[in-house]
Amino acid sequence: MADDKKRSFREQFEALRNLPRFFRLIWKASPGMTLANALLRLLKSAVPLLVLYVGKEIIDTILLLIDGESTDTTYLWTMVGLEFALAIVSDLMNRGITLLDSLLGDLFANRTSVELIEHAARLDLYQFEQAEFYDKMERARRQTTGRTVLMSQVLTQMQDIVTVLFLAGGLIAFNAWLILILIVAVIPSFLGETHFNQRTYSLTRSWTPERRELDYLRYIGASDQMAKEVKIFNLSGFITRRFADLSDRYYHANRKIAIRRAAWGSGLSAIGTLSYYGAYVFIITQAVGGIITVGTLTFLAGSFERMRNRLQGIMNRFSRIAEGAMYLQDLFEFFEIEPTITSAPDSLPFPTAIQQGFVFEHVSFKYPNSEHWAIRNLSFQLRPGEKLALVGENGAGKTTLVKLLARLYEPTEGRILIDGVDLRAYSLTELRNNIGIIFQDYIRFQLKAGENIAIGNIGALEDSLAIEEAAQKSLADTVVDTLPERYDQILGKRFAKGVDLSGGQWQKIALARAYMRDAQLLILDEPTAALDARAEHEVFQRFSELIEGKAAVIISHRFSTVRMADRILFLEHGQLLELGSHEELIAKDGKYAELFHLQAQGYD
Ligand SMILES: Nc1ncnc2c1ncn2[C@@H]1O[C@H](COP(=O)(O)OP(=O)(O)OP(=O)(O)O)[C@@H](O)[C@H]1O
Repeated sequence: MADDKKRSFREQFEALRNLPRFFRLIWKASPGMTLANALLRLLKSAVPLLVLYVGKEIIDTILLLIDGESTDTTYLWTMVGLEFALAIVSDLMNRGITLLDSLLGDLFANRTSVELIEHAARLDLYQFEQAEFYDKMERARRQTTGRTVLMSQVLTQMQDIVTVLFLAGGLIAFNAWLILILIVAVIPSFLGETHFNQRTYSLTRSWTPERRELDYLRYIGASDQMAKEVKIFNLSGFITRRFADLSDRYYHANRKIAIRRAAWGSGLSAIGTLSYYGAYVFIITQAVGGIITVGTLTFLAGSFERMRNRLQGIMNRFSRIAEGAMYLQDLFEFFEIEPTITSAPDSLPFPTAIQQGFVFEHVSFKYPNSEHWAIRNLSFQLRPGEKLALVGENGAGKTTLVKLLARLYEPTEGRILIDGVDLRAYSLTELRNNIGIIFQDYIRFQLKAGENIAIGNIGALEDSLAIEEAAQKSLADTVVDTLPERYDQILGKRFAKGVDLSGGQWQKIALARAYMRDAQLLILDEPTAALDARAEHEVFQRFSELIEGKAAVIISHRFSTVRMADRILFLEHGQLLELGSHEELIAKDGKYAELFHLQAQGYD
C-alpha cells in the first residue's frame, strides 16, 4: 500500500511534465487568445483582495461615522463606488475568461483532431489491427475533446495561486501564523484527493478494452447497418444482456472508488473547516480585546475563508490536473508511434514505364499477430502488361499477396522487386499512385456518388468529366442515371436524403475508382462478385480496354473471369502450387483443372 501510494504520487508529478507540451499546442491554436486569457486571469486574481480591503475600509469608516469621530462621508462613498466598479469589472472579466476558455478549447480540440487523423493516416496497417494500438488510439481520441477542461483547470490554478499570494500578502501584514494553520489544514484533503484520482485513472485505463466493447455493443445494438441481422437473428436480448453485464461490472468497480472517495473526502475536509473556525475564534477574541478593528476582523476572516477555499481548490485541482495530465500521456504516446513502412530518405523515382515487371523473390509473410505463414516462399514474376489471375481457396493468401505488392505490409522474408530494385527503395506515395486497387471489402463511403468515384484519385474531385468517363467505363453511369440527384446524390442511409444501393450497384461505383487513375498496375480483388452475368461480361470487356498494355492482377473465384487472364497463379496455403495459362493448367490436370471442372459441372 505504501509503495502504491509513493508510486501514485510520483506518477502524478511526472505526468505534469506533459503540461508544457500541452500548452504549446494551445498556444499554437491561438497565441492571441491564449495571451488575452492569461492577462485577464492575472488581473482577475487581484480582485478578491481589493474587494476585501474596500469592504474593511467601508466598515471602519461607517463605525467612525457612528461613533461621531468623523462627519466626512466622501471617503465612504468613494469606497462604495469602488466596490461597485469592482463588482462590474469582475463580472466582465469572468465572462471574458469563460468565452476565451470555450473558444480556445474548441480551437484546440479541432486542431488536435486534425493532427490525430493525419497521424493515423501515416501509420501502418498492421498497427491498426492490434488491439493494444486500437486502445491507445481510442484513449487519444477521447483526449482531443476531453482535455479542454484541463486547459481551464491549469489556467484557473495559476490564477488562484496568484490570488492566494495577494491574499497571503494581506494576511501576513496582520498575522503570519494564520497562514501556517491554513496550509496544515488543507494538506490531508489534498493527499486524499491525489490518492483517489490515481485510483480512478488506473481503473479507467485498465478498463479501456471493456469500454471499447461497450461502445461496440451500443453500436451494434442501435445502428442502421446492423438492424437487419439483429432483427432476423433476434439478437437484441443477447446484446442488451451482454451490455448490461459489462456495464454493471464497470459501474460497481467505479462505485466502490466513488463511495470511498466521498467518505474520505468529507472526513478530510472537516479538518479544514475545523481549522477555519479555530482561526475565526482567535480573530474574534482579538477584535473583542480591541487589538484589531471590526473592519480588520471582517477583512481577516474574509481573507482567511477565501484563502482556505482557494488553497483547498488549488490542492484538489492539482490532483485533477495531474490526472488530466496522465490522460494526456495517452495522446502524446499515440503521436509518438511511428510508422515502420515509410519512404526511404533518398527514395528512387518510380519508373514511368515499368520495364521488367514485378518479381517476388522467396517472399514469406506472417501477420504480426499471427503464428502461421500467410505467404510462404513465393517466387514468381508479373511481367509488364501481363494479366495475372490469382486463384485459391478461401484463406490461401490472395489478398495478402496484393497487400504486399502495395506495401501495406512488408515481407517477413524475401523481397519484392520492381525493375530489379527492391520495392522499399521507391517513394511510397509514388508506388501507391502507380497501383490502383479495388479491394474485396472496398468502402461504401456515405458521400455523394461523384465523390465515391473520385476516391480513386481524390485530386480529380472537381474534374466532373473524368468522373463521368470513369463511371461510363465501369457501368456506374447506369446506376447514376437512376439517382434523383445523379452525381450529387448522397449514397448510403446514414444521412438524410441518402439513397442506398444494391451490392452490385455499389460494386460498379467502386469499380469506377479504378478508372480514375492512370495506374501502371491494376488490382481487382473479386471485382465482379456481386455483378450479374451480363454486367460482369460487359465490365470485363471494358476492363480489357482499360488495361491494354498495363499489368493487372485479378482475384476471382469465377473461372469465367479467371480464364481470360494471360496466366493463372494457383495459391495453396500461401504457396505457389501451379502457374501457367488456362490451357496449360487444364492440360496439367492438377488442382486448377479439378476446381475448374467442379465449377463447370455446377453450372451444367
Ligand atoms: N489482418 C490479418 N491478421 C492476421 N491474419 C490474417 C489477416 N488477414 C488475413 N489473415 C490470414 O492470412 C491468411 C490469408 O488470408 P487472405 O485474406 O490473403 O486470403 P484470401 O486468399 O484472400 O482469401 P479469400 O478467398 O477468402 O478472400 C488467412 O489464413 C487469414 O486468416
